[in-house]
Amino acid sequence: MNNINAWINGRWTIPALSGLLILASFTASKGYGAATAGDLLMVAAAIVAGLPVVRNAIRALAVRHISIDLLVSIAAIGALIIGEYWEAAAVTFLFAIGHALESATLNKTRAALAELIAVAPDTAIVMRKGEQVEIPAASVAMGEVVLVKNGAKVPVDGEVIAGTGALDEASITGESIPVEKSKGDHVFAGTISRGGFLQVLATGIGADTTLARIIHRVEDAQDAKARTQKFIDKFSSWYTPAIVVLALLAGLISGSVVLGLTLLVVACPGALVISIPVSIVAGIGRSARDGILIKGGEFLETAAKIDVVAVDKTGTLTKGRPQLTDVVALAPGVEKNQALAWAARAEAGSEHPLARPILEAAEKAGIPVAALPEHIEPVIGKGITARVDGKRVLIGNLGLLEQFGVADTVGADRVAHELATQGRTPMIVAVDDQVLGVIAVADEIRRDAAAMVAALHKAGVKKVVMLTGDVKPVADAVAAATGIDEVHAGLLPEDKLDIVARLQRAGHVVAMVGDGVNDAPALATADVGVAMGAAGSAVAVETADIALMGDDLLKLPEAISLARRTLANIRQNIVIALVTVGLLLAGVLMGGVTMAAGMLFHEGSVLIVIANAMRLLRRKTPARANLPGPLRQEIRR
Ligand SMILES: Nc1ncnc2c1ncn2[C@@H]1O[C@H](COP(=O)(O)OP(=O)(O)OP(=O)(O)O)[C@@H](O)[C@H]1O
Ligand SMILES: [Zn+2]
Repeated sequence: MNNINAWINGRWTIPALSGLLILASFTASKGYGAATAGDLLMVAAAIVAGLPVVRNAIRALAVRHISIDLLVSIAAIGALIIGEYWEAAAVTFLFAIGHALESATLNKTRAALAELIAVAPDTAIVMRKGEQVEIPAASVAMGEVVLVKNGAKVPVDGEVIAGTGALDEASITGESIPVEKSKGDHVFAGTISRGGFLQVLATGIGADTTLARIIHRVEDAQDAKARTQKFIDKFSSWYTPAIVVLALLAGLISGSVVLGLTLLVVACPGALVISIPVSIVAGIGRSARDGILIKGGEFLETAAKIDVVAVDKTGTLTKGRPQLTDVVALAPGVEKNQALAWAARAEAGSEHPLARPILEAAEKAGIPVAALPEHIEPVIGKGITARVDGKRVLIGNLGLLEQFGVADTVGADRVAHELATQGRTPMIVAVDDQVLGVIAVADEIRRDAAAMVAALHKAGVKKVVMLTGDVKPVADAVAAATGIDEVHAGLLPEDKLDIVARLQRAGHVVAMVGDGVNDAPALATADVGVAMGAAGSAVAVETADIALMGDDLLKLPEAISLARRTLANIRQNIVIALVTVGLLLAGVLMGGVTMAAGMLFHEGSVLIVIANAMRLLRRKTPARANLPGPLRQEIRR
């Protein structure tokens, strides 16, 4: 019974019913003197298939929108009035079939979304009163402990509190090589255990998981109308009336109503109207499956035009885990460990990535850094100032010393410069008005950084620019190792913004890749703001124009290539649509194309456009496949 109901409401009901009536009409006409019965059946076929079209046309008119359905309605009703029953039935029948096929194939371009929803977990095993209970994934509470066994899906976002295991995170990052997880690591709902056993503390449930946010974004993208889409809307608002006038004129001049009605049918811009949305939906769906989240059609189009990519250094080109390399004591009578101790006690209150290696080194040297400084203040882009044991401690670059009027009497500037030319980031330590020494750290360059720059160039990006707050020699060393085209060093956050704005004024479409608060203004100014390793950050997923879920730098060139292919796909679709309409119009005016044939070709062009867009869904070999084997392994880790 349910099946019958589904069929009655299904997309194939109307075409099937109308088709049967047409067949019956043909059989009836063969009988003697049954011509009227045949005609009646044909009219019935036209009405069955035509009523929904007329209803849609009227609905659209009510909101002052002239739709394709209106053209088809006028043509079919006109054909009925002049007694061309077969033409009326054929046009509406073919239109109905076309629509059924359209919605069936369109559903395929939405398959990416369906696939994402399919990875959503159904059940969870939680510990309740010391016992394992299986419950629906949706009823896990925040703070509950979930067990993830081999082969099971992780039901929530959370933190591993015990056990070890490997998770396939492909549904989030697009990378299917399992990632090892142990105590303290974050895990995501929708990822799959490939071994081991994990106890996970639920920190994100239901709609508050990374997977839910990805699904939400892709859904939004499907509704969003891109700029070119608005152009099409504007286009049809004058195109449709123009066609009605043309058909009227042609009918009046030739004296043939059929000719006028046929013109209406073949001029339907059906393929044109869907040419943009299908490609965008396919492109965004494809990229979501690869762990690339694009905010909407508009950003897909902008991404296709990117010709300058600006990147931040720490954490993007480098691993973002600097290690201490040098401690140079400069003031007379000061030991290395004393300089390190003052620095560590000041940095104990800092969140900056440069603070961690100093604290770790102090701990290793047996320097106690238990207490927080009495007071600490970051000086953005320069360093920090802190109060320790009643003394003012400065740690940072030369600009910091200048700002606080501390004279460099011990040659710290020269030492800092020397360290910097070796690719190490120097930080000068001063207590009260005395410079004690210089501490340096070095960060390892990511193995895939050079490959990313090369792949960006290959994807058509003219210039890759580094924007960093670090000193010039360090920046130059990283640039030389990665093939960066242009270096801007020693920047404050507002300088980063200025450079992005300057590049835009010079006519470039700029993408900015960054992390951290420092980069936020530049990210917002850039045409496309890109967040890396966004899976763990709800804010990044919500705010970035392009969020790369994993930590794979090569996803950026991949995203740009995909955007370019999508834009090319849209252009092909528009050409297919316009050429079909042009040829059919010529065919009708020169004679030979009937109303039914016109509709057949019209629907054919719609299906070709959809099929073309679906090519985007096919998986392209990722840029990574071109790398030598060992490097490929390295990146996957
Ligand atoms: N907590 C700190 N301790 C010591 N020095 C610091 C600290 N914070 C900033 N500095 C100094 O200020 C400079 C710029 O720091 P900033 O955080 O602005 O870098 P950034 O712009 O994020 O650089 P990158 O592009 O490498 O990420 C650093 O290179 C360092 O010399
Ligand atoms: Zn930074």
